[in-house]
Amino acid sequence: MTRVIGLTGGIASGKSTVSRMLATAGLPIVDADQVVRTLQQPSSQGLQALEQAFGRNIITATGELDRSALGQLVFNDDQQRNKLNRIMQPMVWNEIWQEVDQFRKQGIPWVVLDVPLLIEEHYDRDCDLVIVVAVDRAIQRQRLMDRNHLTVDQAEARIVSQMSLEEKKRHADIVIDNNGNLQKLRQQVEAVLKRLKEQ
Ligand SMILES: CC(C)(COP(=O)(O)OP(=O)(O)OC[C@H]1O[C@@H](n2cnc3c(N)ncnc32)[C@H](O)[C@@H]1O)[C@@H](O)C(=O)NCCC(=O)NCCS
Ligand SMILES: Nc1ncnc2c1ncn2[C@@H]1O[C@H](COP(=O)(O)OP(=O)(O)OP(=O)(O)O)[C@@H](O)[C@H]1O
Repeated sequence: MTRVIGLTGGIASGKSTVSRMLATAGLPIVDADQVVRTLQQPSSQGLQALEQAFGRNIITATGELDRSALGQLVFNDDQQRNKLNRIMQPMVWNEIWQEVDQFRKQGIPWVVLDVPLLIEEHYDRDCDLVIVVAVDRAIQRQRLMDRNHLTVDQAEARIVSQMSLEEKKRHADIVIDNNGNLQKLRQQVEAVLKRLKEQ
């Protein structure tokens, strides 16, 4: 039987870093941000739907999605973000569960879903274990500014556009605290892996 681990957190809380550690330990990962990028490739149905909803301004001269332009629109406006979610989420949902089915057919024991909107879009209801990677707001803001070269205001807009980490933690079976350094993070991931082996 395949069991599904839902891995989530806030923007720049360290989800992908944890997911890479789990992948190194041999666990297969279904990465929602990757799935989204595939669904938004040039000429895809997804990108066409986005162009229809948001206009030519979100498409680059070479026919790709202008991620920065769409980001500006949706991270500053709840209505626009909801519109984006209603277009993308049904496709993302189908693709993610199809990938999980492939792993089920292969009899893989554990599969990790790395999904930013795991709780908001209710993927957690079909997970056997939910892990939330949490970080204090000031550290989250700083890491986001550093990684994406954003101003304080831009970083804050992205953070407040998401469900708060406090709320996400309430849905977690395991909370990983990523306020420390990478070594501290790795130790917690090791403890999770040990727990999985015991189950
Ligand atoms: C808005 C877009 C173009 C911004 O692209 P960009 O390259 O700047 O960011 P990237 O895709 O790497 O996402 C970075 C992070 O932003 C946050 N984020 C992305 N989409 C959303 C959203 N709809 N709501 C809240 N947070 C989001 C997540 O924490 C994600 O990990 C892009 O994120 C997108 O198309 N998002 C919609 C698809 C979606 O629902 N993604 C979440 C998958 S569950
Ligand atoms: N413990 C840590 N110490 C220092 N830097 C860290 C630590 N954990 C993560 N980072 C850095 O913080 C940034 C955010 O981490 P990561 O990309 O893993 O977050 P994420 O939750 O996947 O973000 P997103 O939701 O935006 O995809 C990255 O630049 C990463 O290298």
